[in-house]
Amino acid sequence: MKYLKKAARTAETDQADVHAAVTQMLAAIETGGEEAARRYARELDRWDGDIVVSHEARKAAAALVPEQLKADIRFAHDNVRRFAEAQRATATDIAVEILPGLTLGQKQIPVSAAGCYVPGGRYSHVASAIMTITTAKVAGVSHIAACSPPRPGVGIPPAILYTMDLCGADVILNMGGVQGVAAIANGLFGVKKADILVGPGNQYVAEAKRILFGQVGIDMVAGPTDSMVIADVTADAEFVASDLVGQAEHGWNSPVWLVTSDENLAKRVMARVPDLIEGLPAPNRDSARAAWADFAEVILCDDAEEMAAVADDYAPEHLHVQASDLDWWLQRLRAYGSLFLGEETTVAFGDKTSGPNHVLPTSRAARYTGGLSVHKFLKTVTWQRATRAAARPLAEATARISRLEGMEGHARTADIRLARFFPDEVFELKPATDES
Ligand SMILES: NC(=O)c1ccc[n+]([C@@H]2O[C@H](COP(=O)([O-])OP(=O)(O)OC[C@H]3O[C@@H](n4cnc5c(N)ncnc54)[C@H](O)[C@@H]3O)[C@@H](O)[C@H]2O)c1
Ligand SMILES: [Zn+2]
Repeated sequence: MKYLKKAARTAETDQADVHAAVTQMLAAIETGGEEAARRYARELDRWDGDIVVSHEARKAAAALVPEQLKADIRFAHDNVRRFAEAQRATATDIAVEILPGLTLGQKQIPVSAAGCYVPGGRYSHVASAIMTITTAKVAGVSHIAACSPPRPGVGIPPAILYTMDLCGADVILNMGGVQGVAAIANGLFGVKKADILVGPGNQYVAEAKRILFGQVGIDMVAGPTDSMVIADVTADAEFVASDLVGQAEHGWNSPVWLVTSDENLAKRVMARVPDLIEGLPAPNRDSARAAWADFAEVILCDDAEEMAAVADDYAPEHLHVQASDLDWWLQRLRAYGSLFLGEETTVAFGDKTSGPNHVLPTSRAARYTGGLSVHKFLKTVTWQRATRAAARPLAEATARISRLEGMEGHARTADIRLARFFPDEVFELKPATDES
């Protein structure tokens, strides 16, 4: 393997500054409540209007969204909902009799209250509203709060508001950033205190979620979005170049990587990318230009197996294979947030409309987790019950193990059951001395 282009930098941020600022804001909102949250909305987003979006405002927003766009949003919502429903069906309750009379079970219980952050600073993330709220709804969450940064004088843009309402948000807050997240975590403005906070956001939002984790659940700690294309000799250079540029527009520090076994293709793509970037409107062009200059990589490999190994090591958030034998890739690849097979689909389809979630692990987190799904809103809990006959061997072993551990109180909860259930019998309930 050989780098035809190597990243000049790795994703770094002014993490210490962000941590200090967010810690201070969270503390101020915890003590100052709604007033403190409103103050940040004024200072950071120049918003002094209603925080809770009224029923009338929801209806008024819907009237402002063009019919074709509404149809497109409903199409995306249907795909995301139906995929989430299919996933929900795989999370099942079980009950198994693993010994005669000993029944063990698992249940899937949705969290009661979820908060969905919909980013809105730079782009209008309609799709993020679909991905988070719909998934919580399908999981069976009974109270869903959503928040997004208000535009000065407007509030949450109509298309995002329409989408939040369509997907089933119970409460919507005109509030973004740390103050939005904190309002939902602390149960301000009539929101039911969240059990889990989900959704992408900028570094302030991500840091707020990271700090609040423990007090509430979170979906994942998210960094800048990243994407990899794997391309062999069968790939179309124009598709590949356009896919790399498309994902580089996310931000100045969003890495895109091309892994290929065809040097000729690599050269054509590298020659084409700068033109495509220059053709984008500003400021998207500036983001893509910076991301390509500093973070992008082009890696030349000998064969498919070596390309797969590079992908497993990078564990990209989005992984797009434009190569022959797609079934081989599907079974071989081990680390990605979401996989795109073939040139007929593309990462933007997954970002916006096709159905699998776009809230995904970044910065190599795909080594240990997948993205947002109904499973993140479900608690897999367990239960057990036993007959008296089944309790007998459990109590005997429990008593002896507890005593070995020095936990006499535990042992006696077993002793008392043996004494009651089997009064005529004598049990040896001390561990043999040579074991202790
Ligand atoms: N991985 C994914 O699935 C995915 C999907 C969509 C978006 N995203 C990410 O979401 C992010 C969106 O970022 P954004 O900034 O456009 O919108 P955002 O909604 O995340 O952030 C805007 C908020 O940031 C706060 N803020 C701005 N400057 C601040 C400061 N100096 N101190 C404290 N708070 C401040 C403001 O209150 C504002 O409401 C991007 O990083 C994008 O990559 C990720
Ligand atoms: Zn994208």
